[in-house]
Amino acid sequence: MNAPERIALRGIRAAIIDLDGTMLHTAPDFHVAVNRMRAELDLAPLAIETITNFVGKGTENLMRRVLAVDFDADGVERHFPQALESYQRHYLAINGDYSSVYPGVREGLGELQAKGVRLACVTNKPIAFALPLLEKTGLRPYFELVYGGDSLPKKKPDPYPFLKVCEDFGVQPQEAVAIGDSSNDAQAARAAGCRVLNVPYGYNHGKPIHDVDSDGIVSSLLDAAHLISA
Ligand SMILES: O=C(O)COP(=O)(O)O
Ligand SMILES: [Mg+2]
Repeated sequence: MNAPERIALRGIRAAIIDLDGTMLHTAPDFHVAVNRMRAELDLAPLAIETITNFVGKGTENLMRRVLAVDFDADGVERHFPQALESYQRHYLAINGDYSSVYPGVREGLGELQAKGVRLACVTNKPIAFALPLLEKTGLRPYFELVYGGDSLPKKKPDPYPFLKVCEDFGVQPQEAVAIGDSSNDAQAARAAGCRVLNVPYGYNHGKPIHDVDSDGIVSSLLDAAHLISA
């Protein structure tokens, strides 16, 4: 189903915002850390586009995808522990150094706050990567709650993290809107019964965002904030 271009969302009390590809252009960080890990394992560097298409389903999935370029399923599992350890070390060392905040993010978060909408960040990025990055970019103070991909028993596209935010905030799922760059965010939102808006500039697993079932595509978080009201 094609997503409609514009829709006003009323009766919204909470917004659940994705991190990678929605608030921050982190692909260059992934590119550097993955290729430093690959160099340690004597593997050739990968193009940023290849790595970007693997982002969004957490670190373990990313490691398996970048190892599967060179190895069969058994080889992937054999190299997985070393790759994960190396990648985590390199990612933490450069976390945020090559990233940038997308246009309209701070303004959009500010406007949502001013409208009385409560804010949570739900990312599949490990919490140990997500928190320092939110601090470094100055985005942490906007959020009452931050859940990483390893904070809860299940991660997106499972609806559990969004249902947990709704419970924490004491709001009904239909009073919450998720804003994200991928089908992961939209699927989790639909399954939770939340509303969902997609941004078109992030990382949707190499697929067109217009094919994702959502309540609309917004050009920025500021554009989303204009459409949302209590
Ligand atoms: O898989 C990741 O690390 C990125 O996930 P996010 O888009 O949910 O922030
Ligand atoms: Mg994302």
